[in-house]
Amino acid sequence: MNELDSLVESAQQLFAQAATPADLENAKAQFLGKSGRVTELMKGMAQLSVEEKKSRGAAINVAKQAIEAALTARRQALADAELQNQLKAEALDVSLPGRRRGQGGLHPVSLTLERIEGIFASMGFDVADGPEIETDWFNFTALNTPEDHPARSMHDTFYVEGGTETAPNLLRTHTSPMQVRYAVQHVKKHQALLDAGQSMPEIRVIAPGRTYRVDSDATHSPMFHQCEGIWIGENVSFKDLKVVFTDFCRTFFESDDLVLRFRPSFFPFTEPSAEIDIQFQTGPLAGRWLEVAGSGQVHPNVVRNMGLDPEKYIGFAFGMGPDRLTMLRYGVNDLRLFFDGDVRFLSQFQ
Ligand SMILES: CNC(=O)COc1cccc(Nc2cc(Cl)ccn2)c1
Repeated sequence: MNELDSLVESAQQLFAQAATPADLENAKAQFLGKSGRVTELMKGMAQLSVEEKKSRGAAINVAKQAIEAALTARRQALADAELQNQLKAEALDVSLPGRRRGQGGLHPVSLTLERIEGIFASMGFDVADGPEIETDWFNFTALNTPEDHPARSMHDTFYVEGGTETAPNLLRTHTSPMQVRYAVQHVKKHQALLDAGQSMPEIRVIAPGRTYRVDSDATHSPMFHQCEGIWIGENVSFKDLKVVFTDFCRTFFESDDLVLRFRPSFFPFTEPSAEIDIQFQTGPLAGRWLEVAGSGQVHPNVVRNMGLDPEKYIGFAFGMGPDRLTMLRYGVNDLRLFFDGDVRFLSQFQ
């Protein structure tokens, strides 16, 4: 075999060993580059005669074309191999079943709010909704809260820009303002009856919703939920509160032997006031007194601010924390879990 044939053969072997396009380019340079072996041969023709140059040049050219052909073939082979690897890596098995989207569900606190609303609706209570940004008057003054009461301070209440004495200027700290709005509307609606000295339909309403206080730890969140209720008429007493609230708790907690305790307390908007504790007789919480609500007889000033005569109209009110009830019902011990938006936690309540 002559020198040119073995040159072509060694180029073919080197190209065949090139595993990547970069290796192939290096191998190509050894033959066809500026200092490649083919280029050297062409330079070596300088001192030949014109006749010898013609035949030598033609022979070298044949070898060069053979090397280029081998180079092109190897390039194509590498490209094909790369494409096959890509197709294998990105292969999609279309026969697989489609990826199902998760089944959505209600937030545990929403489940609790719906449950509370259903129970009180079954006892003839209406459900009121209203603004979360409130005025001083509805959130504090109408509820007999003194001007210098600490609850009004910026340490406890979120105030918003641009408010005035009558325009909304704070985030409501409880849902009581909704109760007052509802009662004022109710009285207006039945003013003719009242003016004629007749009885108006009783006010029986709950007001669930978001409330805001400047507070944050394992059992307090700046945004939390509250559900309040009032029942006002000509002859509504503390006894009615005990019956209604006992019935509510036993239904909500699905526990017929649950016991209630009313503990004297103070709120500006009720007199007398009482905290309500419950005690389970069975289960993991049996025997412990658990505070679930505040309550009391609606203060005469509040009845008056609703547009009613406190000598004639009387009733009770209560306020409970649905977040806390949810924690009790499901055994959750950190309130913040409800508001972190972690689907792993929330999906347990579907
Ligand atoms: C979690 N809530 C608590 O500890 C305390 O809530 C309470 C207690 C007593 C009464 C009320 N609401 C109320 C509403 C009106 Cl319109 C008039 C009088 N009172 C809320």
